[in-house]
Amino acid sequence: MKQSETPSALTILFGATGDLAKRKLYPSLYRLYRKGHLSSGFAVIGTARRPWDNDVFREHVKKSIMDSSSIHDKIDEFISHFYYLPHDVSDSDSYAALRTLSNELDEKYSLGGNRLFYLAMAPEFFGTIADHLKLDGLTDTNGFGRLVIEKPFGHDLPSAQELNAQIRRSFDEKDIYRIDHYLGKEMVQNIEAIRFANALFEPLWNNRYISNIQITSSETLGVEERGGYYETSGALKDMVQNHMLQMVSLLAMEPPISLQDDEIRREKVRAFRSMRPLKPETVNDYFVRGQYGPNEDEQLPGYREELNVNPESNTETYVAGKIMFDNFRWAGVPFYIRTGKRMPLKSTKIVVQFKDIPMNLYYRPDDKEMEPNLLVIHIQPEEGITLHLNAKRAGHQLQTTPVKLSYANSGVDIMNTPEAYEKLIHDAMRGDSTNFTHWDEVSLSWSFIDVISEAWRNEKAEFPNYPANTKGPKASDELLEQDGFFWWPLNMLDVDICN
Ligand SMILES: NC(=O)C1=CN([C@@H]2O[C@H](COP(=O)(O)OP(=O)(O)OC[C@H]3O[C@@H](n4cnc5c(N)ncnc54)[C@H](OP(=O)(O)O)[C@@H]3O)[C@@H](O)[C@H]2O)C=CC1
Ligand SMILES: O=C1O[C@H](COP(=O)(O)O)[C@@H](O)[C@H](O)[C@H]1O
Repeated sequence: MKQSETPSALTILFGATGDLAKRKLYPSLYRLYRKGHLSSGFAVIGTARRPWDNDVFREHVKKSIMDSSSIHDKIDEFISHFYYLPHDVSDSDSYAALRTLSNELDEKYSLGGNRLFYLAMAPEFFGTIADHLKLDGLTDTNGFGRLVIEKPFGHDLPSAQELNAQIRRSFDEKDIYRIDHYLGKEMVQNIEAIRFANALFEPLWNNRYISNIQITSSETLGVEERGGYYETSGALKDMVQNHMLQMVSLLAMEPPISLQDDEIRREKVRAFRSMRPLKPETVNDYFVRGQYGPNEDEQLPGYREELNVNPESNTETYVAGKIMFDNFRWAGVPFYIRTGKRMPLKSTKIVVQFKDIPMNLYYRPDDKEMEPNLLVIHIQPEEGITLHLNAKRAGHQLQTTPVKLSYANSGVDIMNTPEAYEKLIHDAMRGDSTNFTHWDEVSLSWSFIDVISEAWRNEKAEFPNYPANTKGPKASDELLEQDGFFWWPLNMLDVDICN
């Protein structure tokens, strides 16, 4: 199948009236349609409890697209493929109506029985829906039946195992597409290309040449109206268990023998397996946490004042950690991660810091030490790569000056860069599961995280410990200082955009 060719399919979207569908899924489907990446044989059934009809639903889809983009060509043609069925997922009777409508649309659009079941709903419904899809014959067609599920996949290892067992009653692992939207981001997908398509990097990608790797994902927003969910999650489960560990595994894995999904997955799983497990008594040596307090100057509330948050909440909104790999490639190289809400900057970056050269022949005019070489991967909002080098200072024989070699997606490229969800939906339709998380990765990442969350649950934190709109708790800096490193300031690392 060509890269952009997508088989005809029916998408059945559970949670069609929800926030994710409105903000991400409809605009992504529309972009795929406009780019010609959706087969003309496509139809979408949206379901939720609200008593909408096709017209109300189509207007809702249209509005979500109008709100997200200024380009609206063929929008009426696009929304004519959308159908709505009021449906309570816990009511067994309403699956029959869903099956009837699915079969009708299958015939009307010649969809060949291909079905994508997209669960954009709270995870407690996943098991029930998966059971019904099978028992009520919705998966019983001649085409493919794929289940796309949103995070969170459980809240610890036992709950993830239970959820997995539930959905595996109805779907094979190969038909389960667990979304981690960071894996749909252009520059996260670029990690493999940077490593495996450049003679320059792979020979240096080990503990002989790299001193440490830093991954930061900072957000300016607070918890917004998601306090209820966030109270049960915190930054550790919301960001570290999935997005941050996924980026770590892509950076740490061995080269796969091909870019086939199974081969990449095998190497990622091996990377997860070689992460040094923590013990309850060592957790605080490796991981630190924070919670934002109010910032009166900027009139920003503290986390404990947010909607649906316990005024004495012990939930962390910031995590920094050090991950060690006990394998030949990475022994001794810390992978530092940090993520937090209400930081001064919205930014996700990876900094690969190389070791110093063995002997210094040059000096800097200000007597500062020469800076180490850095490879910076800009994930968002800018997308690009910067290599920080030292070059001779013009006119000075022995002096160096830091220089940057930057590649940034230009304005046109950025406009054409597919949204993470757009790519992932397209992949799921084409049956490419490379950028989805396999069960083994999910279970290994929960095993790692559970020790930390258990230790933190048993120990009350001194919260709040950073004011909103500041760079996080002091303990985060100390985590690196004790190893002789520091967090590279994100604003110093900006990519130079060249058009
Ligand atoms: N929003 C986001 O940015 C992100 C969300 N996610 C995940 O996506 C999933 C959906 O999130 P989000 O869209 O924000 O959630 P919302 O609460 O906005 O939407 C939930 C949806 O489920 C429907 N629903 C609830 N109960 C039932 C029921 N018994 N039967 C049928 N439909 C029901 C609701 O519709 P109605 O009330 O009409 O029944 C609504 O359409 C969650 O797993 C979340 O963790 C993941 C990443 C980001
Ligand atoms: O999954 C999540 O991710 C977002 C951050 O995503 P980004 O693409 O904007 O970096 C985070 O805000 C949210 O809490 C979390 O659930």
